[in-house]
Amino acid sequence: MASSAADSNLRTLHLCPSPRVRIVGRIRSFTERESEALNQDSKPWITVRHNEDGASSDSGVILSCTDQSSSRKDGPYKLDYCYEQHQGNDTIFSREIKPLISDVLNGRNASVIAYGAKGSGKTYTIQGTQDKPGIAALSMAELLSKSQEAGDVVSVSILEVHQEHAFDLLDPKHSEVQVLGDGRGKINLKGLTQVPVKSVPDFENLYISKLNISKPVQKMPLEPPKRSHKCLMMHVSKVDDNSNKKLVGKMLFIDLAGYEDGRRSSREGVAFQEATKTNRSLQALMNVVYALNTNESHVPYRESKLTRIFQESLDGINHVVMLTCLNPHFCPDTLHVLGLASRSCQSTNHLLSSFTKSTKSSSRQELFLSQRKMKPSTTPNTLKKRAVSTVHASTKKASMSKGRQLLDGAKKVYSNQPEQDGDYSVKKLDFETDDPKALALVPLIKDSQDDKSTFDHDLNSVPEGEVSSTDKLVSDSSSYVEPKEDACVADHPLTALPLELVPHENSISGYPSEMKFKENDASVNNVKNSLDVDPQCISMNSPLEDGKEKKHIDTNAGGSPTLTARLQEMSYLFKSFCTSTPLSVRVPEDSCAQLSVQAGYPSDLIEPKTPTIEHGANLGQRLEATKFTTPLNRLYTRSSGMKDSLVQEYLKFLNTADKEELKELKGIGEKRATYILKLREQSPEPFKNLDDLQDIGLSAKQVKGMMKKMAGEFFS
Ligand SMILES: Nc1ncnc2c1ncn2[C@@H]1O[C@H](COP(=O)(O)OP(=O)(O)OP(=O)(O)O)[C@@H](O)[C@H]1O
Repeated sequence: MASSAADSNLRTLHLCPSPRVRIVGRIRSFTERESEALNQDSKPWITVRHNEDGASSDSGVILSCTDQSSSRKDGPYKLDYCYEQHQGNDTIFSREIKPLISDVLNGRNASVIAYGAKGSGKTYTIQGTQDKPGIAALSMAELLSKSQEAGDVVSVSILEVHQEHAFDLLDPKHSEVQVLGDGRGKINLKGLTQVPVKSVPDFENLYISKLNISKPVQKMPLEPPKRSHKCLMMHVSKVDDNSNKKLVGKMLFIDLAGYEDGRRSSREGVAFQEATKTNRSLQALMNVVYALNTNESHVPYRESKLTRIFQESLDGINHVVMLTCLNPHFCPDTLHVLGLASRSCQSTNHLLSSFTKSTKSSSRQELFLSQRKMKPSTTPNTLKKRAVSTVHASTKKASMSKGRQLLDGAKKVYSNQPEQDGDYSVKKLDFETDDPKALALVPLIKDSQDDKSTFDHDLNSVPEGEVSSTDKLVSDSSSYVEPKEDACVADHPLTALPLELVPHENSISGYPSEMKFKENDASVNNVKNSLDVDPQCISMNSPLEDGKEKKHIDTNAGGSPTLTARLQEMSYLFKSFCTSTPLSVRVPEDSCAQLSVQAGYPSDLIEPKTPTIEHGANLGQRLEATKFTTPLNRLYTRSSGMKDSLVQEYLKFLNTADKEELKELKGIGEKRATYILKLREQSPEPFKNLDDLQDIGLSAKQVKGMMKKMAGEFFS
């Protein structure tokens, strides 16, 4: 049975292209002590079957494990290749690493990650010994010889990641390295030392001595050794014509902490915490590898510091080799590691035959579920949660990125800054209205259908000369679709896009009954087509009008409203949604009606309808149409829209608010506010999603807490 499965797997491996992260095994040799203890009849517990082509490293191998003492059999496990006990570091180097070096010299990154159970030979493979150099030293020799010919400079950094903190091992103080992202995926390891290297002995002195320094000083004889990940980075820099250094490529060697099942090691206290964090980061890394190999749209780099640090090198464009180190004798942790490696390796093959996202998701779940099968039922719930949430995260991320596209497109409309390319120079609009609901609604306009509907606000009633055409804007705004002539505003509060709102001074206290658009020291050219508002479309007739709930909208002098003000706006929206107030908001007939607040609208404007599915509609259209058919679906859809709006408001605030405003937010003090401003200097919009808040040192938990608190304010 096993053999026929293995045969079919071999065939599959044959047919399918290599995954992006190459996953190879390495069974280490026995140590002298192990050899002495071995019975002469003992057979290796792992057997490797190459395919019919023999030892070609491209065609995949099948591994099976048999524990002789218990006759337990495990496998088959599929890997891209497996190096056996007789094959040394030099063979691994020449087959796996050497071919990557020319690409590193041409500006690409390559990473070699040694992963395995404790004592499986990771350090031996990367670091080697005095007599038998490891793959790092062999690579350095090759890099030096090639780069010196070309006049390139090679330097190294050594980093240790321990319990989600990164330390610079080339700095005598081993100071902590800050991991900063610029919001566009570029990672900056602030303060990391780089030491130029000219020869292999130089390198060995540096590398080995520093790693030895980092070896833990055991305070108590029985204290378990420190578990950390160590990374050697080789930077190859080119000296350009102007003698400026320019980074060409990076080669990383990551010696991961050994995987160890926490329950078996029965650690307590600090050691338990260390083990948990270490295993979590290993798990995060495997999630990244899996996501890369399954071509998932979302790669969870932010699950741990480890994956965050190496995000740029693991991004799928660069080379990544995962060396799965295997103990030569029975070891349950090795089985676990092998299972993970095999699943990540197979995932590409498995998913190539099935293009649907749902299959990917279920495969992802399978990865964890299968791991759970190996473990007793005490597997922590967090693991389950993560398996599920990661699946959701990918879909959610996809929808968020769509939203972001819209924002990016809309940014051109709302930006205070003249466009670099000089196409348009739109500044803030003033609104004058007597109704707080209008104030709340107008700035929150979004094409909630992503790609179908257009928000074609009719500005015909705006005094002439105050607003002119925005045809150019619309065409330049890639994420905006062509405006339709008859379309009206879709002010759906739950899927709204924030817009700079500057209520006119008089409007705050008096709420004049007429709503006007007014230029605020600026041309509002280009706005018309994309932001045409028909006063008839926004004729206000709400209970708020009679003063029951009039509230002052908090704005800072002449600037955008503070977050508190924006939250108030959203609170209005939410309340108006809950009270089913007729808003007389017209929407495009075809699409917006589905998304708009239906309860209580005059029938000629928005008629609650069950969406009709046109004959010949494709699956996507059908699913889209059925999304709104039940009240519960509607509730969920709209609530999630509300959540997204809140998140977008919050991010916009971080991207635009001044220092003092920022400091009003919980969790942001002087230091963080300064840093946010600094990030904004590097990138105009550093916060594109909530994950980006980790760049300012806020953990996912803290961010979640902050968002919860803000959402809670709606009900307080
Ligand atoms: N290919 C090999 N040939 C001979 N000895 C080896 C080989 N690989 C590893 N060893 C020996 O096995 C022992 C464990 O190896 P090593 O320290 O590299 O494991 P490790 O996976 O890095 O362990 P840890 O997870 O604890 O850091 C060492 O004594 C090492 O010298």
